[in-house]
Amino acid sequence: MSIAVLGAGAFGSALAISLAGSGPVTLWARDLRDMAARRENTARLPDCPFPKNLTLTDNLNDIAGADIILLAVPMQKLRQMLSANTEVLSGKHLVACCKGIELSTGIGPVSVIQQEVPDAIAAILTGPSFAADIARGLPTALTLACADDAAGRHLQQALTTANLRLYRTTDTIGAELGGALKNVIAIACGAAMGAGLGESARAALMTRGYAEMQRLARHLNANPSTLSGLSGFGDLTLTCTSDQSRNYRLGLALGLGETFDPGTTVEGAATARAVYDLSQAADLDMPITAAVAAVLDGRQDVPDAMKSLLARPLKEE
Ligand SMILES: NC(=O)C1=CN([C@@H]2O[C@H](COP(=O)(O)OP(=O)(O)OC[C@H]3O[C@@H](n4cnc5c(N)ncnc54)[C@H](O)[C@@H]3O)[C@@H](O)[C@H]2O)C=CC1
Ligand SMILES: O=C(CO)COP(=O)(O)O
Repeated sequence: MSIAVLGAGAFGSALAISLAGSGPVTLWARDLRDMAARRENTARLPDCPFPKNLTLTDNLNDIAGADIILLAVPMQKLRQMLSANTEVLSGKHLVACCKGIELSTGIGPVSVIQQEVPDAIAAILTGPSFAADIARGLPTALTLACADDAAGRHLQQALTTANLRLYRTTDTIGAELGGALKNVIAIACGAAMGAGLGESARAALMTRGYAEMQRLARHLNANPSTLSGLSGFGDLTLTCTSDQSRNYRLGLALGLGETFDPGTTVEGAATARAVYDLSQAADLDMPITAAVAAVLDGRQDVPDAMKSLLARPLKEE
């Protein structure tokens, strides 16, 4: 069995470093820059040297022999990356490592894989984990979701390491939704904290945001217990409470009225818009997601968005 990682950003580099502790790993980057010479991804994951077992390449043919391929590119880039490389990817175990909902279609990464590479076995690896923590070998637990239980067991064994413990589920929709939606709620929490609205407001947004996550999950026939696991509740907790999170930091900047580097990968921004569209089409009540989409599009500022949330009709919890 051999493992490759496609996409050498912060997360792809971290996963490759971690997995190289157990065996050879090939990390493919479309642009190697100075990574090969420095044996480190200084731009996205500084101070985390590549171990000997990690082979770096910009030639996709070098991963042709891999049985398991982790896809660590941003959600909105996934389809394009798959469609450009279907020949190499066909028949493999393809594990999405991105979090989000595709803006143009309203579907998650597992469904995108199934559409673009139908003869691959599609899975997703998701849950609370910052790239730097994984690369440094800090203890982390994630969800591995694969509809084919036997393939899921194979992936769980192959991708678990001494410090990276994987739990398994066949509920790919639930796992996709948890990772995608928590980023939207993290933007809301960051915005509330940036605007000085306080810790109590953040706790309210996390809790009511979680209710929105469950509402959409029920509508899409996901298992509610998946949402209460690592990929949902676990990642919501991490992302809404840490300024290591880029989604949370974008929210902070919005709340403070500051600018934010547009080159930073912030998955919750496109996902907020995609989920808002889904909620409108399905007539689902998702007010926090709607508020985040409105603030991102400049239709509301943060204090007005909070006022609108507080002024909603009273209801049962
Ligand atoms: N950074 C983190 O702590 C974590 C990130 N993730 C997820 O991992 C995914 C990737 O995020 P990061 O690695 O952090 O982002 P990043 O911004 O550090 O890196 C993204 C990488 O994707 C590459 N890329 C973009 N389009 C591409 C294409 N068409 N073909 C090949 N490569 C392409 C870029 O060159 C860049 O190296 C996101 O969905 C994110 O939510 C998940 C858990 C933790
Ligand atoms: O998904 C993550 C933590 O689980 C990383 O969060 P950010 O993408 O907000 O940095």
